[in-house]
Amino acid sequence: MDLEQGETLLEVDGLTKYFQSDSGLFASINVERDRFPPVSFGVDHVKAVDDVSFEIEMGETLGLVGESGCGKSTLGRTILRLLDPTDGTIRFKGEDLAEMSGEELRRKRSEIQMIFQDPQSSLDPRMKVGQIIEEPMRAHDMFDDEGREARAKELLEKVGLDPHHYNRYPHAFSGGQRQRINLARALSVDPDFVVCDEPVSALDVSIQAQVLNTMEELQEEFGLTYLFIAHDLSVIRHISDRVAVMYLGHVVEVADKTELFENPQHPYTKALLESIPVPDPRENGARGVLEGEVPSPIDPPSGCRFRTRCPRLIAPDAYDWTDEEWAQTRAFMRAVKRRTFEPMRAAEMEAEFFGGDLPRGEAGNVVAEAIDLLATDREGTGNGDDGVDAHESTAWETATERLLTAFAERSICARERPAYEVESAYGDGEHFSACHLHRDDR
Ligand SMILES: Nc1ncnc2c1ncn2[C@@H]1O[C@H](COP(=O)(O)OP(=O)(O)OP(=O)(O)O)[C@@H](O)[C@H]1O
Repeated sequence: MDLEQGETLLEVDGLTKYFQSDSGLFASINVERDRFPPVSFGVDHVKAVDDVSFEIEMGETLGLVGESGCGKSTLGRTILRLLDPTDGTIRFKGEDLAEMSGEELRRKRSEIQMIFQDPQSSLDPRMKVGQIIEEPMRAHDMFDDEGREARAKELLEKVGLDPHHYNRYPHAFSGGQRQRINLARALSVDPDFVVCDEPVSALDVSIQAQVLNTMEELQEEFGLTYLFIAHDLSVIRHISDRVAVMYLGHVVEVADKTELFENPQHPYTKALLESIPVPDPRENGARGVLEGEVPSPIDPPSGCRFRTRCPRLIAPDAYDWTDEEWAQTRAFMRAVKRRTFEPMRAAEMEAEFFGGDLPRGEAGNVVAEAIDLLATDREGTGNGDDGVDAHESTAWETATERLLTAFAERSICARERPAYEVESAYGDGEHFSACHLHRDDR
């Protein structure tokens, strides 16, 4: 099936990939007396990609960005069916790759290729460059020996290498040149779609732009469509037409490149953009906007997965808040959770976090309980007591638990998974943002 530029080439819907966790077997042993056998072993799952949906148009480059471990590679590999999906569909030119197997899938693989980060290890050092490029053509029975050699040499030239190097071994080439060999190899079977997994991140910055430019030229010449995975926003900005941002197995924002960089809507995207190192030496410390650790993908947060690190967590409507009361409570909750302050007296805590006035009503009672647990002047916490550390540690945990259950867990961010279409400020492309801050814009 031949598609025109701009038609949907790939449509991923509800794509999910769970891995069995190594520790899972022993992590959850369930005992249920009224069942036989009464002991069952629950297996934990790493929810690497969880219910992801997006489309890629013929001829475009969709950049896929996110911190390490958020599931980008797993998503790329699952689309290529190098991994079996746990759930969801992968419609490529209208056919569902998720349903395919055996010979049918093998034949499809000539239309979809992948290039990886490390050109060093993906090229067999014992094979000459010509053989390397010809290998996929041989696997798909394309051309005869002469035809394959001619195509390999032509491709060497197209990717910016000397066709006379056909008989050389990979070690004779630099990192950038090796990635070009990889490109020639991927293109040898005339694919429509190439998944590029961090293809330039192992290269010197000066070489990166040259390889990216070649990839753009090849895209134009061969009508290629790219899914381009990278953690580096400047690379994503260079190559993408549209960008999808991933966090902990979910896609949290998708928009045209300019729209995403100039008008980011998701707090995670904003934090990522703000953490780009600033070249101005006076502007140090721009990093570190993303506080806290990425939670485990085995037991990710409910609702919005970013909520546990989100500076914009929405006030739970179970309480009657003013904006200021919620902002103060949220800041206090984060500080307690991260233990970012030294223990102090109750009145000092009230002054420092709440300007002396606790929130009104039930919310204020919860805050007062937490303050009471942590205050140095509460009953039973005498300075210098033996075991004070252990006691304090329990107090921090109890206070954190109390605040999180009363506030964070009752926020809409914890209760519902967000998905909103928002209006673009740049161009008329679609803009998806998985953040409940848009709930009133609808
Ligand atoms: N084969 C596997 N078995 C178990 N867990 C896995 C497996 N492969 C990946 N994971 C886990 O799935 C999650 C997503 O990993 P993935 O490699 O897709 O992320 P990524 O965004 O590509 O990160 P990076 O840029 O570091 O490669 C991680 O928590 C990872 O540890």
